Amino acid sequence: MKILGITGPTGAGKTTALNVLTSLGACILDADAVYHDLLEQSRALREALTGRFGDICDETGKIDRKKLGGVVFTDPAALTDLNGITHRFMEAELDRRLREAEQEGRPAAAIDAIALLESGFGAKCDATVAVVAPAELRVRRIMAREGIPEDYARKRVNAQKPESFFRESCDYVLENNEDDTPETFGARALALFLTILE
Ligand SMILES: CC(C)(COP(=O)(O)OP(=O)(O)OC[C@H]1O[C@@H](n2cnc3c(N)ncnc32)[C@H](O)[C@@H]1O)[C@@H](O)C(=O)NCCC(=O)NCCS
Ligand SMILES: Nc1ncnc2c1ncn2[C@@H]1O[C@H](COP(=O)(O)OP(=O)(O)OP(=O)(O)O)[C@@H](O)[C@H]1O
Repeated sequence: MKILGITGPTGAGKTTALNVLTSLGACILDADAVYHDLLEQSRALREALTGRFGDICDETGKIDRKKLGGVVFTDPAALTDLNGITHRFMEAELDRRLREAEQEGRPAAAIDAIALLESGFGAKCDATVAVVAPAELRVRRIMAREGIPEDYARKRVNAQKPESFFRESCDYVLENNEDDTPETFGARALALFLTILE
């Protein structure tokens, strides 16, 4: 089973690119979704987060990610601590899901993760792809996707590594620009993935 790693900043189009792989029977591992599942399932993860960040829960007792984001997206040291806590939980879960995909006989798997390279997940991949798009366009796209305020969208965008980091660190680059539609971008992504997987 070939493993692709997709990374790039928030709103660039990683999920949109990977949607085209589902028709090929590939297993898509979206690190955000894996993390959201773990937040629900793992008491140890929740305790590690509240142990470091204090009152980050909502009125129902669940971790309030926007409250936590408000802290870590304006404090690089806090973001480093968050990554130190979450990545070890996520690595174990991603490994488990990759083994499952292999046992199911999937032809390929793709890991979609903002921290693919820094976390070491990239070392599990046969090829890495950076998805990039202009920052202003990404701000608009994530505001529309999640209904978040502009201020929060900008904090998230500004907390992340610059586009040059992703361009220079990956094997391939996919651009998703102003004049693209999800369809034109998806078609370009499919062509690249087929070349990599052949
Ligand atoms: C930072 C948090 C509080 C933000 O929550 P929020 O609801 O705003 O975002 P959500 O979880 O839906 O993720 C959306 C996007 O935020 C960005 N993001 C998430 N975590 C991080 C991070 N550690 N560093 C930089 N950007 C991040 C990514 O672009 C991601 O695609 C939350 O994502 C979190 O606790 N992340 C830690 C786990 C992690 O590192 N996830 C990324 C997978 S490698
Ligand atoms: N070419 C495009 N034209 C219009 N909308 C697009 C285009 N590409 C992506 N989008 C939309 O922009 C939003 C962000 O795209 P997507 O979710 O694929 O990004 P992402 O890189 O996975 O983001 P994140 O890392 O924040 O999860 C989505 O709502 C998606 O439908």
